[in-house]
Amino acid sequence: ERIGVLGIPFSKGQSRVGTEYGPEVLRNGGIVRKLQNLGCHVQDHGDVEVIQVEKDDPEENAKNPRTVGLTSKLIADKVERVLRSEDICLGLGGDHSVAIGTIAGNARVEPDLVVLWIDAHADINTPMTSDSGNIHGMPLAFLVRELESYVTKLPGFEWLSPCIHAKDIAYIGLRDVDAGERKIIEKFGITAFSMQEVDKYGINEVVERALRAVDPEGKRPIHLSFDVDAMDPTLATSARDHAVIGGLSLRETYYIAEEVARTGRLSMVDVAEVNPLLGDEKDKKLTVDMTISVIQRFFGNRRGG
Ligand SMILES: N[C@](CCCC[B-](O)(O)O)(CCN1CCC(O)CC1)C(=O)O
Ligand SMILES: [Mn+2]
Ligand SMILES: [Mn+2]
Ligand SMILES: [Mn+2]
Repeated sequence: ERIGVLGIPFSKGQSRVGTEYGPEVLRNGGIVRKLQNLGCHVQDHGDVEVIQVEKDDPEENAKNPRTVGLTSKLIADKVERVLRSEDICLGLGGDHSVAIGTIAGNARVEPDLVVLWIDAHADINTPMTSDSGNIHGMPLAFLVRELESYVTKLPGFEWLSPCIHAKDIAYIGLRDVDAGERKIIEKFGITAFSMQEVDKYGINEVVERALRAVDPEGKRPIHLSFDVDAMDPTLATSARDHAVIGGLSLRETYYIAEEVARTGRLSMVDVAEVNPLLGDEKDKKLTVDMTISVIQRFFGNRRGG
């Protein structure tokens, strides 16, 4: 497999600083070499250029809309270019608003893709339903065709057309879903496995049901968007910003990665919300090592060898 690594040093989808250092700490943690040691052909495509728009006032309660929207366009353009020359793109975030651009870019190359969203949160608030105005809690709302009439066209987002259907999404790991998001998930029948279902059915059954729900014939390309806060906070301490206890264990997260890798249909993996400024040095090292060990399993490192 040819892997294209893309750094997306972005933090304006939320109000804390730190996620802009995500790509740096993951690279310093040796991610490129570790994937090469798995026998992968890995090409580092550098970082997406981040745009900072001055006087970027909130619009419809969404914060930094122009900065997020214009950067998302650059992300989409870069992801599209990477996927024209590599088999898989590994996007290193950056807060989870980066998924607006990564999914839009991937969908240009793989229009039939499905999305697996591994996260404590549903990230599908519209600007109207969001209580924080942070766009990292809204990315899917900008991408889902059925939500187009509910989502105001924010300044900076003129370039973006929704490119996935609600039925093409499956969540795993939910445990902090807002009321407005719950309504959207129910109204549009989005496949969602919360931590309760993980406990009820076990991770193996959940992964199988999620894949079957979005792609019963097992032939569509997969965009996997991984928010490190899906993992239990004792593991991904640097995702403390929205740390929600009772998350996925390391083994459950490994299992998801191994099973998705086994499909052979992985098109892109986003790794979002690594914030090395939250927590101390030990927290940072733990989160980086943990996250890299999960990424390795998306690319062929299997516990059984
Ligand atoms: N749904 C939240 C969190 C989004 C997290 C984004 B991520 O990419 O990390 O998944 C939650 C908003 N709100 C925070 C305060 C609580 O009292 C109620 C929920 C929001 O801000 O929209
Ligand atoms: Mn989250
Ligand atoms: Mn998220
Ligand atoms: Mn977060």
